[in-house]
Amino acid sequence: MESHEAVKRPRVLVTRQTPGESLQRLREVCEVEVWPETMPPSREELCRLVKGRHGLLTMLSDRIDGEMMEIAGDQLAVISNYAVGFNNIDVDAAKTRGIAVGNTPDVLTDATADLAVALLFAASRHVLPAGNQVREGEWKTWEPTGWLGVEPAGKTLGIVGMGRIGRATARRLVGGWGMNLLYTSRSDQAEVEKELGGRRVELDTLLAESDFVSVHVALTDETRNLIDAEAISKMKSTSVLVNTARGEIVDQDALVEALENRSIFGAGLDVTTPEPLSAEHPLVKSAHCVILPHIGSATHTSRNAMAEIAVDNLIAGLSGRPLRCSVT
Ligand SMILES: NC(=O)c1ccc[n+]([C@@H]2O[C@H](COP(=O)([O-])OP(=O)(O)OC[C@H]3O[C@@H](n4cnc5c(N)ncnc54)[C@H](O)[C@@H]3O)[C@@H](O)[C@H]2O)c1
Ligand SMILES: O=C(O)[C@H](O)CO
Repeated sequence: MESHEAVKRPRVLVTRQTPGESLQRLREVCEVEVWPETMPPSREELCRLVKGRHGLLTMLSDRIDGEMMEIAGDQLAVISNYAVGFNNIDVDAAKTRGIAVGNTPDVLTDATADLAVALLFAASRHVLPAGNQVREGEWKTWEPTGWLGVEPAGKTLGIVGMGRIGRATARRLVGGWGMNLLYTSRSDQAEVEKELGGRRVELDTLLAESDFVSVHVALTDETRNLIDAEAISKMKSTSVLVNTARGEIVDQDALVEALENRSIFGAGLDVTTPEPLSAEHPLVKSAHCVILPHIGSATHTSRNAMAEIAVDNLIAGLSGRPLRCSVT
């Protein structure tokens, strides 16, 4: 039986075309099949495609659970996710089978933090509905009471999950707009506090005291629905919620209700449940919510760099070496 030891021309599946030239490096050492469609393979198609592969280069939309690993076979040595988040992969199941799992941290931190800030401003200043008024020919006059928004300067920013992107977002808003910082974290972040000031607090305190709340925790069983109805009810009526992490962290029904009742001012989301969210969904229809199609890392620089790391991870895993960025 073929097992994890290095084979001459390993068989690799790449579940979507990635930008840049990095797949060329993979082709030099592997037999590579790239899923050619824009839409991801269905579960059924993926089950068929993974069979007999030594390595998988996967997207966040591919659910790679124990069953999928079983179907792939004992030779599967490495799963390289083209994302920093890896909630789509059952990491415990991979560990049990001795399969290495990699992700693409750091290189997308600035792009994603930039987008969190963009969403914060878009939701605070009605950027999309006001812009649509112009596009639709409905702009009648300058109005003293039209499109009134809220301002971040000197207000309190609450970062839920002070990891890489949380810190980069805080850096922009504390440094640029003089915001005061509160954050949640599983441990004190002395370095962050030295750089940016700020205070680690319980989530309830953060929600009650922040004017802008930006979510940056990884999606885990612990953080699923972290921002639920009770959490949202603690937020100020003038506050803005931003989520660039994962849709499942925020209870969307509760958010719809809060926006309809005007119990918070607005929301900016780069991630939803499901993705894509139907155009009929009340959050998409809400004038108080800005939704983007999960584009946090979508810059040439970030996506190219992610591809390089994903390929490095895959090649390392196939030859039994430690991954450049490992989550196992
Ligand atoms: N919108 C996008 O395109 C996009 C781009 C990149 C990352 N992301 C998402 O952002 C997430 C964060 O990325 P990162 O690079 O900052 O990761 P990271 O690991 O540096 O940060 C996550 C932080 O969350 C903290 N955390 C986890 N569980 C927690 C809990 N229960 N309470 C408080 N803190 C908790 C971790 O300790 C860590 O500090 C990713 O997991 C991914 O889901 C989205
Ligand atoms: O987790 C990630 O990396 C993002 O969601 C996509 O870049």
